[in-house]
Amino acid sequence: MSTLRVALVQLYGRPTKQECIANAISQIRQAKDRGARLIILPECFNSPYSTAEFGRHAEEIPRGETSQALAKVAAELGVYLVGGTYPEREGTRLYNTCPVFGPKGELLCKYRKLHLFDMDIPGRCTFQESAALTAGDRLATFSIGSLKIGLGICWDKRFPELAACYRQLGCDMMIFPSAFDPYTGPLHWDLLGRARALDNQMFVALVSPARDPTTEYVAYGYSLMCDPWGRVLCRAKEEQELLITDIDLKMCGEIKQQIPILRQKRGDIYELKAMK
Ligand SMILES: NC(=O)CC(=O)C(=O)O
Repeated sequence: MSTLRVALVQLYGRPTKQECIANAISQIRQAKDRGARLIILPECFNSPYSTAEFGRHAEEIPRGETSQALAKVAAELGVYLVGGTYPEREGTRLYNTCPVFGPKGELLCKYRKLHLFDMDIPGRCTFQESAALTAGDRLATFSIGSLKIGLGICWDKRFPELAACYRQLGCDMMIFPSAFDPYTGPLHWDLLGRARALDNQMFVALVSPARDPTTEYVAYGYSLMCDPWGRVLCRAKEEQELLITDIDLKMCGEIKQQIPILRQKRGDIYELKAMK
């Protein structure tokens, strides 16, 4: 496999969980019709992005209705499906979780947001995920052929150590279902995506909900894919949009030869290690 067709599915929220799932599935079908093998949904795609709402929408993963619907469509279409994120309940705890389903509908892995979105920019954006959610405690990867992919969620992309750990584990791509807000979005969104891609010589996909100014939390939009050179290969606008892009996997090996920074890390001077 030298190229992989990827779909970034930027979605509007809908009034109910069932309508959100139905909207996602209709876009997943269109992505498959356009040849996508890997399909990625945004952060919190089946519920409002609100600490007050997470509990009401939470479900067990993979037993809950959202996971069951995603597993079924992944198996029917034979695609790799990164299920964005949705609130997960385990016992009394809630997590912001990204499940990945394989072409047989099997749960390949699930990743729970490691760094919770606690931001306070008065008059612009205040959010405290840690008031409702528990942070995850491990990394998660899956593979499509020889391509190893690491997962992060939104705020996680602000932590360069996380992407560097995935690099160390051999990942040539990272996927971040995300939901930046319209204040940090224009300042940081592209920059963080491109920086993680360039530092780690990997593809980086950022997938956002569409922008809806009527919701309590307004997402930025502008889903994008960066290549290992830090270039933006494709970018959505603010509305619901299905972005399809072919990534050239040869680029990962070539750039490591041409700009050999990964081989030049000075393990005798500094160290970075994934613990879990
Ligand atoms: N939604 C997030 O987790 C993060 C975010 O909006 C930001 O980093 O800005």
